[in-house]
Order: sequence, then structure tokens, then C-alpha cells
Amino acid sequence: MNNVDARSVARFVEDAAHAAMPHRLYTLIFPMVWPKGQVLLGMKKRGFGQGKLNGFGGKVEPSESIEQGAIRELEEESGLHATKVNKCGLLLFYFEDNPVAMEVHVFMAHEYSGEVTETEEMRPEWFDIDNMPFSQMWADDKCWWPLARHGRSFVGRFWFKSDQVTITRQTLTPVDSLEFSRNARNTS
Ligand SMILES: COc1nc(N)nc2c1ncn2[C@H]1C[C@H](O)[C@@H](COP(=O)(O)OP(=O)(O)OP(=O)(O)O)O1
Repeated sequence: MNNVDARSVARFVEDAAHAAMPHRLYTLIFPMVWPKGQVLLGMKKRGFGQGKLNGFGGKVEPSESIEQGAIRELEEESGLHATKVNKCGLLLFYFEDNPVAMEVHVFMAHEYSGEVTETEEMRPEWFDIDNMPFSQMWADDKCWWPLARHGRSFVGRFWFKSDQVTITRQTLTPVDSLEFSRNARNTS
């Protein structure tokens, strides 16, 4: 699947949802500074992914769109209010000991207001987009970040062992567009 259209991306999600297991919706958003080439990551201080550097994000609430969820999570976790975001990725994560897959919608925030602030959940820090701290990030990040960094859109699936480190299988595909309609809701 290369340079696939929006309908193929929708099918990618629906196939996975039907064939595999229930999905829960999440967001993941990365504030960027151009032309300086920096990205804001946060050290997760508690909960899922504790001790890892990541973008900002979390579960999408039933009352909000995925984009609204991304903007809300960014503000809650970093103090920044995004005024312009672009969706760049759709990632499905499967963990061998979890019957519910994670469907993670990835965004870049190019314009925002507010002050970067440490919160109860995240300790934010700016990094060079070409010198990412992959050893402190989720193992999938080094696979798709080069696409995101160059402004490419992508869809991918990663199967993790229960150690949350070892990837046993993966797919990753650059796509032309991620604009597609979606009716799915969180399963819990
Ligand atoms: C498995 O690989 C992952 N890689 C990356 N880069 N990010 C991931 C991976 N798995 C999950 N994530 C992201 C998706 C979300 O942004 C967070 C997890 O959200 P969280 O559990 O923190 O959701 P909240 O709603 O904030 O949780 P609370 O119940 O603690 O409020 O990690």
C-alpha cells in the first residue's frame, strides 16, 4: 500500500477494528518550532508510559472530536493552547496481554499560545527534530518519526510484547491524506 487515498485509509481502520479487536481512541500531539527545528516532548511522570519521553495526549472523550481531544490534552499536559494543528499519522498498537487495541491519532501543532509548563503528568522539554532521544521513547517512534519530521502522513500497526518494549510485528505506510470520516467511539 503506497500513496493510498482516503478511502483506503478508512478501510485500514475498519479492517483492523473488525478483524482484530475493540479499539480505544487516543491522541498524540507534538508542538513544533520552525525553522528552528525543535519539538516539545514530555517526560511522562505517571500512568501508562511512565518514564518515557513522548508527545502529549490521551484518551478522546465521548463528547469531543479527535482534534478537540488532542488540543485539550496538549493544554492539560503542557500549558500550550494549539491554534493550528495538522493530523499526520494513524497508529494502531496491540499489546499481547491487552484485549483492547489503542488507536492513536498523531498531530503536529504548528501554532499555539501560552507558556510551556510542567504539569502533574508531564515534564516538557524541547528537542532537536534531527536528534531525537529515541532510547527514552516508545520503540515504535524511531520508525515513523522520520516520516512525520519530513511532513509525510502515515498509517502503521505495531504489535508489542507485554514488556511494552519488544515489537514482534509491524507495518508502516506513507499515505497521501488522512482525511476520512470516522464514526467509531471509544469502547470504554
Ligand atoms: C505503544 O507505543 C506508543 N508509542 C507512542 N509514541 N505513544 C504511545 C504509545 N502507546 C500509547 N501512546 C500514547 C497515546 C497517548 O498519547 C498516551 C497514553 O494516554 P494516557 O493513558 O496517558 O491517557 P490519559 O487520558 O491522559 O490517561 P489518564 O487516565 O491518566 O488521564 O500515550
